[in-house]
Amino acid sequence: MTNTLHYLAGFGNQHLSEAHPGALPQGQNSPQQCPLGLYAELISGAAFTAPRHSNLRSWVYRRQPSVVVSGYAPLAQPWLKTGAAEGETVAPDPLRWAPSPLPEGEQDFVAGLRTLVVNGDPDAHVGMAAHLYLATSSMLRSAFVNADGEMLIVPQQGALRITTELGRLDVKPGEIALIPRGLAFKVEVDGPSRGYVCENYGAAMRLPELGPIGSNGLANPRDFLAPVAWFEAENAGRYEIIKKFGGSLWRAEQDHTPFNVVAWHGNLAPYKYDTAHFMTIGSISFDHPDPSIFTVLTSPSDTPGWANIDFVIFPPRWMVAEHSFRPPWYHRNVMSEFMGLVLGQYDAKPEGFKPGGASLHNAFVPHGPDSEAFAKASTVELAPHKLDHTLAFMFETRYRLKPTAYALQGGQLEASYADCWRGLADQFKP
Ligand SMILES: O=C(O)Cc1cc(O)ccc1O
Ligand SMILES: [Fe+2]
Repeated sequence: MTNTLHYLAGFGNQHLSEAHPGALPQGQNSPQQCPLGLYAELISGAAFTAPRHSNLRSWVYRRQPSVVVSGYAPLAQPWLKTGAAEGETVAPDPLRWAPSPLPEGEQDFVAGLRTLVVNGDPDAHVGMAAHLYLATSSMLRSAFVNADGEMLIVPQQGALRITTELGRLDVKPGEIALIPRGLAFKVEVDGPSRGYVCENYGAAMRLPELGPIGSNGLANPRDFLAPVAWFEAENAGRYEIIKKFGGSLWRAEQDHTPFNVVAWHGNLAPYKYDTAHFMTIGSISFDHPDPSIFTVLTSPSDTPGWANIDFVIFPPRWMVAEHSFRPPWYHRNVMSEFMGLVLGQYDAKPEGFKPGGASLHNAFVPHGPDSEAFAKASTVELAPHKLDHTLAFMFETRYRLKPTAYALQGGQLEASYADCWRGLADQFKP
């Protein structure tokens, strides 16, 4: 992973890129014969008739079309779960998981996926799953295609090189990657690597509306980077294609690389984004605003404002609110909240929530700062204060999240999480 990659800037742009000059047809998408003996293939991420603002498709020009592949056979991956049907029934208690240790032996990104929570149904294009990945080895001649959902990858430890059909992305902790549903990709690691994945069965992630914020701010489109076209030099030779399709994994072989796209154009593209570019907005007067001000990307549902998923970050920022309790308030919401921590401390749980850990506060499950955070924030002198060296995030969804059997029995569930609020004694002084 030594060579520096080049990118195309701009979320949702109509990009175009050639890895070999002249590979892109001019003036049309599907000429009788494509330049350089390439095959044209269309990959669509939205119905053909979806409104223009949400239509997604790219044309790829490749050495062989992706239809040249053997038949698929089932592949076991017992820790990868899909949709509400594969979740467990649990009491409405808050749940938290300690960081999962990385395995001693070799385990690649796909084998290392561990589903923690699920909702919805990919066949209905509704809902999501939150997975951890625990990877110690690279996918070499193996590619993954997820027909069930888009993959939002949030590295927590270790840099990843993600090779996709449209080119390569280098992604390190603090950055995120977004891989469109149905696009082949593989993940190479640089050492033991851990992180989170939001698998989105619903509408593709887009930038949130900005309303009164105006035309700039939060995640700016130019900071999303798509890859330039790239094809694998070692074309011939056995390649494994692993497809997630209808909640199961399937495996096929082909005698050439699927990373054989010499040129492409369109607006269906993978992206990387560095969260350091997020223009954070907060209170410069008093009170703690709703966390929706930290939305990076959103997958809308069919009801305006009720997201299938909001991807929200809690990045380094100044806290300046006067005469205010600055951490999150105590709350119970109709939306369900899965949280992770990439680095540092989260202000509502400075000690108990560890980088690589996770928490689930489901619909109407009360939560908020632990006793220690409450005591501190209620009495601290309110000078301007920089919350630094921190990055927490939330996958927030309108559909209740169900933990998997692995999440409940895999060993990282904290038995006494709710004790962190036990110290909130009655202080009523009439
Ligand atoms: O519960 C949490 O920690 C996430 C969160 C943060 C915040 O600032 C306001 C509401 C909220 O759910
Ligand atoms: Fe919350």
